[in-house]
Amino acid sequence: MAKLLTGKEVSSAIWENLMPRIDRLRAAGVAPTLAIVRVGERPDDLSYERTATKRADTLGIAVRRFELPADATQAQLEEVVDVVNTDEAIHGCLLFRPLPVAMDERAVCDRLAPEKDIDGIGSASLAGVFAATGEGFPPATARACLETLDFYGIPVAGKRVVVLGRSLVIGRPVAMMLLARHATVTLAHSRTEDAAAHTREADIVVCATGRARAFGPEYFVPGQTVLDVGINFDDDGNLCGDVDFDAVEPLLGPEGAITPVPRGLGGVTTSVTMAHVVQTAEAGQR
Ligand SMILES: Nc1nc(=O)c2c([nH]1)NC[C@@H]1CN(c3ccc(C(=O)N[C@@H](CCC(=O)O)C(=O)O)cc3)C=[N+]21
Repeated sequence: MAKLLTGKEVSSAIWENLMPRIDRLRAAGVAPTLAIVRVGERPDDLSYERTATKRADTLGIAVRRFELPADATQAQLEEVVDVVNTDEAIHGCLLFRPLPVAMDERAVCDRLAPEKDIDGIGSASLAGVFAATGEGFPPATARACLETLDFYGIPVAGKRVVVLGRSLVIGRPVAMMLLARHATVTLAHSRTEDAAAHTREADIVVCATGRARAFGPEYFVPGQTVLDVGINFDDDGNLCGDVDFDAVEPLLGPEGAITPVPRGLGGVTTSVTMAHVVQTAEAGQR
């Protein structure tokens, strides 16, 4: 019943913009190249890697994959980051998070050269997002949320937005980006009392907790826009979002809108990542 905000159309618009730019780079002898660094085999990392590799192939972006076992040491990972940093043929790096708990994630993220930080994981990139200076790249997923709202013509300025989840990967940066676009933003999280009372008052709800189908009908009212950032795998191994889609989608009504999982924000995230790689490759030419 609700409008489905599928990612494909948003992605297509991004590709249309990228294809001639990639052609120009290649004609100038530059092969835009993305490094993907993965530690272990988390299913959400593998899902992203599959989509990103396929997308890069069709667009003509080269991918260099660096894979480490789940029990790799921080020193081993830092060695890989150093290789990425010094290889001039690599334009951007996607380092999957979260890293194994034994690692100092902040230290690893900050080791990545800021000009190759196309997923906004380093402190310098995050500072750009939080201070809204326009410097550095925002996390691709956060930007995918805004690209999707813009593509479907859903207004943000002056609207009440509740973001569920306060991670540095998505919750906090997307909240800052929405704030920069003049939304009234509430960040709710695991310690929020009666989070559903907050979300029911919102125009837009961003679900970013990474808990499979955690948000049911009690969180929503008709007419809302729901962005489901979750990439979870349920007990049967099926990919699902943070929203209990089957129960929530009909409730939103004809004025409401929701991103599905899969085929929603995941694909847009991948396209945004490719756009960031092209941008750094172009910057290297100047
Ligand atoms: N630094 C960092 N940034 C991330 O953005 C990040 C990360 N680490 N770690 C892993 C999670 C997961 N993630 C996905 C993005 C797209 C799809 C995607 O496109 N999925 C397809 C489905 C593909 C399939 O069928 O497996 C879809 O939703 O339609 C999946 C997963 C980004 N993450």
